[in-house]
Amino acid sequence: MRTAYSVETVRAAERDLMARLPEGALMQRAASGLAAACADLLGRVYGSRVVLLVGSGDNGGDALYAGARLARRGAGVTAVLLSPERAHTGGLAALRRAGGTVSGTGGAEELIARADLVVDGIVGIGGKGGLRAEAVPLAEAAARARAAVVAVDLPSGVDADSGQVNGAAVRADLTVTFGTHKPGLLVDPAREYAGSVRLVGIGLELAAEAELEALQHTDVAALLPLPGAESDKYRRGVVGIAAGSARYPGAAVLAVAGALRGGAGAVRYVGPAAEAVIARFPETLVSDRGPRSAGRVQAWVVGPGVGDDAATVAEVLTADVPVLVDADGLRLAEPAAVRGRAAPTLMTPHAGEAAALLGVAREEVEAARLTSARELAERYGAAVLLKGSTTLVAGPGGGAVRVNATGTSWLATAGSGDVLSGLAGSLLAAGLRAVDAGSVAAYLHGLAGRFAADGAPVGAHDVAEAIAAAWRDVRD
Ligand SMILES: NC(=O)C1=CN([C@@H]2O[C@H](COP(=O)(O)OP(=O)(O)OC[C@H]3O[C@@H](n4cnc5c(N)ncnc54)[C@H](O)[C@@H]3O)[C@@H](O)[C@H]2O)[C@@H](O)CC1
Ligand SMILES: [K+]
Repeated sequence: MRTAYSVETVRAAERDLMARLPEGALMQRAASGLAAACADLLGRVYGSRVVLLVGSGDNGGDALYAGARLARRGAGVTAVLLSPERAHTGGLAALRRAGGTVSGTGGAEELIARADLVVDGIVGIGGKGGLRAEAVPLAEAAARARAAVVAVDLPSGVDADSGQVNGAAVRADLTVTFGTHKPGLLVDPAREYAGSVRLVGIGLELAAEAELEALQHTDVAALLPLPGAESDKYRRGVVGIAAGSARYPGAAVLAVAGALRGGAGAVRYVGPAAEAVIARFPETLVSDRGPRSAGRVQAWVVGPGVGDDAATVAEVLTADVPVLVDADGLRLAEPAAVRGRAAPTLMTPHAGEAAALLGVAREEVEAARLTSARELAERYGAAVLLKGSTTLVAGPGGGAVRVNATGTSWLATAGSGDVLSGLAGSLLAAGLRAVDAGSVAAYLHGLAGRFAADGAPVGAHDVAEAIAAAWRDVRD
């Protein structure tokens, strides 16, 4: 599991550790890891041109010490000081001793244009707000230049805790982060600015709960429901799908397509699209008598393509088994009916649907995805899966939010959400907790999207078909 901790937790762990170590030891660990990453990226250090963008805090100190290490290996290193009188004294002295040079911001853009590597040490976890005005032209010059850009700890200008980006920020090819990932490195929009992320251990002991957790292959493999020798279809769980309408039969077919690949032993479909569902998936149990009379299920999925059928949504919400609410269901569900449920609820909005539920503009949700997911989970007393390039899953009782990074922009295709709902509902029926069902489904779905797309456009049914390959890949 990859985890990310808040700045407050990182600071506390750093204080504990610093009290036990000689002065400056931690910064040397950071600088050594940073210099190694820069050297890897450069390939040949000797003779390369390196520009350090140095702010007024310890983030700049890391850059200066790493620059000194590169200068000792024969790189031509120039430090551009944004606040010359406040630059890290020890770091500056080390750089000078190693033969590095120092420049003000005048002329920095030309230096950047000629550089092989730009190291962004403007600001790290001590940053407040977006980049200050004097740093903006440097960030822009770095973005234009052919140089590789390495961010120290975080791309300067992004918010470490929330992943929000206010105004301009540095766009890095690689971020070298210390001690632990920071939430902003895993959540969009900030994640996009970080490039690939390399974690350098500096010995921090993080006792507190993580802000974010990102499942990896082994975590997902451990959560997948596997049939045992005693399993029959009922023990493996039956998932009920209340989806589709005369107008949108396809949503029903796609939700069933996802559900069939999610580990439940059987899929029961309830609604007006039974003919279309059976034609495509003859193994589905179908009923047109409404959710309550359809027979026992261990979890429901309600909403995809139901149009204005509020009665079905209300009926499903009274069930005493886990319910996944998606798409039209999110609009039609009475908030009080969701909050009043005793069994778990999993809501799966995209940013637009989440915005409607929160009563804010879509852009607000996109800019503050982590806060939005948490807020919705709290308001509804439900697990909330907020879809997007970095899908988030927040639990109703707070705690670490799951973040999924397997997604691909090819998944932004009609019907892809219906497949995800069916898949997650199937995992709920197989007995996974709501947060696990949501995050495992997002993981498999993202991977399936990658496999299906392989660099070309895909339809949602292709994604459903690739879920089995994703499942096998995870178990390998
Ligand atoms: N504390 C530690 O033990 C360690 C810290 N390390 C580094 O130290 C960093 C934190 O250092 P600091 O606490 O000094 O904080 P930073 O260096 O992140 O930033 C604080 C400084 O930047 C200025 N600043 C704040 N917001 C700004 C903005 N938007 N634009 C421009 N300047 C801004 C502040 O006036 C302050 O001088 C970490 O991100 C990491 O890079 C590493 O050396 C590892 C060890
Ligand atoms: K930085």
